[in-house]
Amino acid sequence: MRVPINPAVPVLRAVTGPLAGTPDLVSLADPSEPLLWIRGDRGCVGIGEALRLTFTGPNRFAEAANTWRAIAKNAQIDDPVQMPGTGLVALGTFAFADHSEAESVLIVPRFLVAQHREAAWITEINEITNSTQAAEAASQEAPAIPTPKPQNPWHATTFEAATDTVNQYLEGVRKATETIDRGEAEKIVLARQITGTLADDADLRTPLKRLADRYLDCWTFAVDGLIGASPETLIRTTDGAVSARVLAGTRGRHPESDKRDAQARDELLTSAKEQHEHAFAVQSVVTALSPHVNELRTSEAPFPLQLPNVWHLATDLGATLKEQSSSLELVDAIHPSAAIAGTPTATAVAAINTLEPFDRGRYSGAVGWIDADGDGEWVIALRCAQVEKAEGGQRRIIASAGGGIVAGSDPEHELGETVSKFRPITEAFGA
Ligand SMILES: C=C(O[C@H]1C=CC=C(C(=O)O)[C@@H]1O)C(=O)O
Repeated sequence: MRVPINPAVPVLRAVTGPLAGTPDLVSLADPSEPLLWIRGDRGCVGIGEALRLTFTGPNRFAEAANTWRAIAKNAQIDDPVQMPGTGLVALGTFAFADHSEAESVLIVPRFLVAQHREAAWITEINEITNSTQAAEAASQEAPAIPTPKPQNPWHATTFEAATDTVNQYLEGVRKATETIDRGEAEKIVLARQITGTLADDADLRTPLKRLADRYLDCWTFAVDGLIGASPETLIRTTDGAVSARVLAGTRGRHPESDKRDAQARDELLTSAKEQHEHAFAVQSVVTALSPHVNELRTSEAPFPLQLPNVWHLATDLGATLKEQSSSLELVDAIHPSAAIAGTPTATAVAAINTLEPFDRGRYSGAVGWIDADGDGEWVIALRCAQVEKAEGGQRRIIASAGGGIVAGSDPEHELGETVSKFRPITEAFGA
């Protein structure tokens, strides 16, 4: 048996083995507390919890990165597969704001079922508390796949936005454009919230399945009640390779007419205002990432990313890691990017604090996973909702969506854009 390197740090033992066939990951998730990360035929589902770490405040990313590094160093990992989602993995969600009331968490599941195309694996993770357990854990066979719980019937949720919150948002956009016109900022991203209620026994695998089936170019996630499907990759690191997808600039889709839809895409591609808004977002990621990487390259010009609800201007970034930074350390360097805060960052964050009458919680923070080598995938928590316990056997759902305000932004147009951005959530939780 190996002696723990640092007795103050929990010792986790992770054992990975192959699975026959490819399981339906969503169906394996816990119906009321799902832990899921999925895109097409890749992803993982966590079942149960081996360890939960919580963080708050301005140093939440750095503390999480350091704690995770220590846990990974102390861990006993038996992973012959070494694929994304095997071995020791934590899924996490981090608050947007430094002084948010929302907790940021890293959750290590008891079981992690991972799929990569046609192959699947299961990892069992135990916390080892004394030498006897270590010996027992070491002798365990590869775990069997847990049985999915039966599906509960789904009761549709309708979301509401109180009139005063819509008016506050419109007023916020006006004030943000005034700030920009005075030359104090170039871009400010403002958001608004809508809320709904859900029965306590609602099976959250229903909205997750809808998101995963519909938003194939997005990462569908569920971590600690934060559920959504985000198209924006904040950072992905694999064996020294780094990639990101920056989005900013949006038009609603027009499924009723191909011609109108193509027009919306072309307007987006040729609009100086949207290109300007997009450039700020790319620049913020390039600037933040540059000290940590070599050979940083971007797609030549922004391309149109087609999602079922919107068109986005998108830029893909690639690079190689310069030093041993973990994916969470890179998240710390990039967050908050101009895609969800603005330019310059400090002025935009101050404007968000003043103009948004709510705590964003985890919306527009980071959500993703990290493995024992520090590799992982983190997206910006967009197109999402936080599900939380409420009075009277119900749960409350708070969905958030926003957009970048630049010189010339029109409040009504921005409001319409948030309606399009809410669609993944309103449709997934709807009838
Ligand atoms: C802030 C959001 O989207 C960001 C990401 C893509 C496009 C955006 C835009 O066009 O404004 C936003 O920057 C959101 O979905 O709530």
